[in-house]
Amino acid sequence: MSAIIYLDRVSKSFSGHRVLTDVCLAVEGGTTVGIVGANGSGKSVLFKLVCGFVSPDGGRLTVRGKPLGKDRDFPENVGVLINEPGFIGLYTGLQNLRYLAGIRGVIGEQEIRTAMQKVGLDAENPTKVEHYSQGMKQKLAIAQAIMENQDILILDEPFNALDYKTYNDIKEIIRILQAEGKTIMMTSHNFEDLETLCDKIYTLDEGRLNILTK
Ligand SMILES: Nc1ncnc2c1ncn2[C@@H]1O[C@H](COP(=O)(O)OP(=O)(O)OP(=O)(O)O)[C@@H](O)[C@H]1O
Repeated sequence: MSAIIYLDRVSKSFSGHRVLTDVCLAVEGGTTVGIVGANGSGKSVLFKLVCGFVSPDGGRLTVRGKPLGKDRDFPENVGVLINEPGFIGLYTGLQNLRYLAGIRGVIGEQEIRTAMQKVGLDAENPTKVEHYSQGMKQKLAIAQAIMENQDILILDEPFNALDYKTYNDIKEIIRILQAEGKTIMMTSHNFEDLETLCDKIYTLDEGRLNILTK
């Protein structure tokens, strides 16, 4: 099995409401996989399963060959953008990333600054995050997701609510991450984004995942 992320008949329900049914997926290392689906179809739940934020009810889920489930909390080395991280408004971007980096303590100042540079944010900018634009916040969220140089990236709606310029900037950042060999799972409500960036696209419909193209 060469898949870096592997789901075999994974199911998930909340309070008896089935969200995912027998989901099978094999994501090869270094590829980008896109998921499309209506609002509430379970895209975020699927991503949270892969990140270990929620546990599957049934089936088998492995990341780099290691099973995730009740006994194992978080897979190692996975960068995550799911919803907007809870940044501290009164801190600058740099201060926020320092704070978040301190939680795991695996990177230092240089890696934080490199991540900010990659997304086009000035580490010396004294602006507090409460005064950041939506695009700056999204870039900071991506910097947070990539700063530990994780080789798997989970990007839930990375293009949400962006102006055209920032949208293109973030597209370019994703292309650079792809060129670096990252394995990426992403969603977007704009199918064109996925078409241009993804090696494979899947649809989530009534809890079932099906391959769409390529
Ligand atoms: N922790 C939870 N407890 C109960 N229900 C949940 C929980 N998380 C998700 N759900 C439900 O699971 C379903 C799928 O939600 P999810 O957030 O994965 O949808 P989505 O496809 O990401 O939607 P969107 O495109 O709107 O972001 C929804 O009905 C949601 O209410």
